[in-house]
Amino acid sequence: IELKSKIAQFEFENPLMNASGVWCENAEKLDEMKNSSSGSFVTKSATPQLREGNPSPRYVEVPLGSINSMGLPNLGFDFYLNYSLKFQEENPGKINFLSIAGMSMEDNLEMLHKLNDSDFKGLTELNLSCPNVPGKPQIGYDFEATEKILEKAFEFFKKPLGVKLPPYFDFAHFDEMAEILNQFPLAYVNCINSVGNGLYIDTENESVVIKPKDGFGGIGGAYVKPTALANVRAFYTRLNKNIKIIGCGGVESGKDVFEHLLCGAEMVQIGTHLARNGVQVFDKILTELSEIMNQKGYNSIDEFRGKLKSL
Ligand SMILES: O=C(O)c1[nH]c(=O)[nH]c(=O)c1Cl
Repeated sequence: IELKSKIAQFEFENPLMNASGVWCENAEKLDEMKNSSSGSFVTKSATPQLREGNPSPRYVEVPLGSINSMGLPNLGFDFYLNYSLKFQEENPGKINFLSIAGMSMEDNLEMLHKLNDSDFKGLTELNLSCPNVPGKPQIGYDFEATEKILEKAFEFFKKPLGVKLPPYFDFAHFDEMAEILNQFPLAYVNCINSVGNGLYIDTENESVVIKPKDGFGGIGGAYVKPTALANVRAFYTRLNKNIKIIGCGGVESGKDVFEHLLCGAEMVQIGTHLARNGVQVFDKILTELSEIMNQKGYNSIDEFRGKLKSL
């Protein structure tokens, strides 16, 4: 059966990839991702310079998912650009996604200029939704700031660009965000980033479980699947069709992937479940997805993508 997905001029042999931030911070992890059976991979959101990030513990697995306040630890933009250039050189015709999360408009524009002027052939993901840098509100929750950075970016950036969005919870916000995004020739929109500033409590110790921000952190995993599916569906039904949707949130099985695809996702990312179990999750989930498609008599994803029925 056919598991192909397409974004911009690229075709991927299957819709699965990692979520930025998971299994992609350094060369060792990125090598495991590129050698896995995922359809593609994305690098950890980069800042212009290397960042240590927040004090540990800053990522904790909890029964129904994860909580994190990493604080954008990364090896710096040049590392991820060089890794990507080497990857495309060693794997002709293959490309990866490169994520950036500047701490300011200037940082983001600087990194976009470098990418534009480089030989990078892949897709760039502008992360508008990091919830864990103290004092930095998420751009994705500031509609004016979102419009401004996209206006500035598209004045010069000529390569495929996507945005990583936080979850929204109100139809007025879906409508307002979609109206902004539809103004720009985006390759894709990635929904969702972690559900920001949740709190997980260890009742034995009567304490929080992560050190930064008095224990407040982004929530991922099974907890967030209904919100992730809703955001994928909301933007799939509102954005013009050449802006694809990447679905991210709560994926642990082929069934979860099937749900994201029904909502309209073109690619589906795995974060918490990958962090917990490693890159063999891609083999497992591809097998499960294939079984579901066989049982339902689907030969390709296009036969059901986006076809979620209302009652
Ligand atoms: O704390 C982080 O590094 C982080 N953590 C997240 O859950 N989402 C993000 O986009 C980022 Cl940048």
